[in-house]
Amino acid sequence: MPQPDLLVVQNLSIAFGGLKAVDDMSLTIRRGSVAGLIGPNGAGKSTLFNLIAGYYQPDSGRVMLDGEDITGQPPHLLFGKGLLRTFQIAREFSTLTARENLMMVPAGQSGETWLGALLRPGRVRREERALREKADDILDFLQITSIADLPAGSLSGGQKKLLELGRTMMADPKIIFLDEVGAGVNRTLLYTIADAIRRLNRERGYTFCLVEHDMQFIAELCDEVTCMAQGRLLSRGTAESILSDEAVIEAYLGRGRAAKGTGLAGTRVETMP
Ligand SMILES: Nc1ncnc2c1ncn2[C@@H]1O[C@H](COP(=O)(O)OP(=O)(O)OP(=O)(O)O)[C@@H](O)[C@H]1O
Repeated sequence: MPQPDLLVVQNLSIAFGGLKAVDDMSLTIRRGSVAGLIGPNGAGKSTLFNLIAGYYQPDSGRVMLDGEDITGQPPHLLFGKGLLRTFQIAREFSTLTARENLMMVPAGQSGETWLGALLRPGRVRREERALREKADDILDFLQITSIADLPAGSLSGGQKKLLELGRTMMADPKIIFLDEVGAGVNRTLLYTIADAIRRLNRERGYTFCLVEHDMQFIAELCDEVTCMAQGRLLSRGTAESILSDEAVIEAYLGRGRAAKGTGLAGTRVETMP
């Protein structure tokens, strides 16, 4: 059955000084899919994420979410519309427990902000029990119930990543952008994170867009992969086709490597800009 596009990016561009970090980039993400965004270091992936998620204003182009033009809308508005980008847990939250970190996330898609919640402590108290149940359900889903009462600052890198994913779940997202969730994480934890993403996608219908240098992670999870290079679209297709695409391999590894049969599948590739 055809799935309607959830996110449509049309001809997005931004320049920093003379550098076109994102240059006429278009992208579509189908509802219920796990999309991958790859490209060598400095290709413009994070900048594209920042443009989509409202952290940067584009010089030109537009972004549509569920048919609505959301171009340049600030992150808190997009958060309310279910478009989320994970970030590392802020230092000021590191003394709070994992459960409290989840409960601090403002309610999704209601327009409520964390500041509003802080200004209405009575309402927060009334909602606290429901929030706690939701947080516990998420800890259970991610199989990290054992860390519920530990301060976030004491968690391992991988546990923090799962908690970050949990924080996005608290907001009932439509689409989650994950920037290098696998960076600095060992293989075992990477599988746990991949499993959580797969189950969230299949069991709860979440749509994901992943920026990742770990090609095994990309190959295992992604329905469709887009490769950027020098701010532009280089290639798009299934993970299998993209990871063996000559132009993609050369963008990562340099000229001549594709001809020698060096594929990207199963590798972690990072290049210097
Ligand atoms: N705020 C900024 N000011 C100036 N230049 C920037 C800024 N953000 C990104 N750039 C430049 O834009 C280009 C694209 O950077 P970006 O971080 O988007 O690449 P990336 O594909 O995410 O790379 P990586 O895989 O290394 O994270 C780079 O040349 C970078 O130096």
